Amino acid sequence: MALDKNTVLEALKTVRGPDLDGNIVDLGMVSDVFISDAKVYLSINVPAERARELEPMRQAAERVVKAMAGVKGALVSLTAERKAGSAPPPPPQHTHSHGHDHSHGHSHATAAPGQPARPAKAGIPGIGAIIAVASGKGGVGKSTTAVNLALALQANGLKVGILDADVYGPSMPRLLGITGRPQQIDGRIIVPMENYGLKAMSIGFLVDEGTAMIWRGPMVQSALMQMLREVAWGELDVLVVDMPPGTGDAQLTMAQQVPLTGAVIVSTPQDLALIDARKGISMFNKVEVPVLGVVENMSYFIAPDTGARYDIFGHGGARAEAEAIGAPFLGEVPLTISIREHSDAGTPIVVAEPDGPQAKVYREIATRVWSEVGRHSARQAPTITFE
Ligand SMILES: Nc1ncnc2c1ncn2[C@@H]1O[C@H](COP(=O)(O)OP(=O)(O)OP(=O)(O)O)[C@@H](O)[C@H]1O
Repeated sequence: MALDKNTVLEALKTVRGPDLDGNIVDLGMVSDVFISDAKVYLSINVPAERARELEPMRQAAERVVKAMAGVKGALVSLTAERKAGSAPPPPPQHTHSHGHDHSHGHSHATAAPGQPARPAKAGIPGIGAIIAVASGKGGVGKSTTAVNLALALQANGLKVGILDADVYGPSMPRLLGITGRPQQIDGRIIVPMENYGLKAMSIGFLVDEGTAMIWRGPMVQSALMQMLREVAWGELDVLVVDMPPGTGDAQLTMAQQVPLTGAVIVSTPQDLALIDARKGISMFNKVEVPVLGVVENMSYFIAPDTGARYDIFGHGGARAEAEAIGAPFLGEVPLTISIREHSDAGTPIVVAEPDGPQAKVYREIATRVWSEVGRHSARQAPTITFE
């Protein structure tokens, strides 16, 4: 029998629902089935408060799918979808069955009145800090900033990885000039790809370009969690996460699920982009992720022939905006042909022209980002004060 959605659903009918009542397919709990490269991705919708208890059901479903002929791998996750009009649920639980004993469930810490609540999220073993690079809207140069920031952090002496969470439009394969598929250890843990000393993971390495576009929310979350937690990142000082553009529900969930140390917001100087940047900042505020600062991209134009500078977009808006909302201003990146050309060629400017002025700009931004990370980590760490 050919492997397709229907055969998978047929097989899943052998998995009993909660309380041994019916099967998970007929109970309408299986949200969608996505098959790529003989790997099956699906999620089971459960009430948020029962996610932990229903872990054996998730494992059973994964076992059943893995046992099917022609299946190379399966990823089943539990999601708790929000019902219209109800209060937002805790972030969906994603747990593994693979024998590690660390729990990946997330829970919210309840805070005493007047104290900020910090979500208690399980960090990733071996990774010091996780920084999101985000933008309120598309096309402002978020991915370009993310990759050059990652390489600049590395140039500053840190061990760095980059995770392309822009699952709908993955750009890291192109930006880093990486082709081919990553290897898997024991058919499970994925070895990250690498170029310029930077470890990189992107859905673009796993599925063909364009395929990811049709994914539904729960699939995207499963894929993201797999790229985060089932990748042999090794020891990293920092993992830079290139977030999908925008501030919709998908982005919010992602910001909530990934154990972020902080977020860098990329904006262009135009008014509209700044309005969007503000939305980006409030999204991270909502999920209590510190905003490490704002980068103004395409801030001014440097003529390639004369080197003269032109402030074509009324530059400086992001600095003013950052100051107005109390977020650090991290720096301004000029609009330069070379940044675009190097991006297109898969040789980001920080490695292509390490002694050039743009690389210097990115390294300075990286220095500021890192010092903000230090400030926030220090604040989060338990401290003993003597009065
Ligand atoms: N400072 C810059 N100077 C010149 N070109 C730039 C600069 N920053 C980004 N670009 C170019 O602008 C385009 C959009 O950049 P990029 O893909 O990084 O944006 P994005 O915000 O991640 O977009 P998307 O929302 O589509 O993911 C690319 O062609 C990129 O090379």
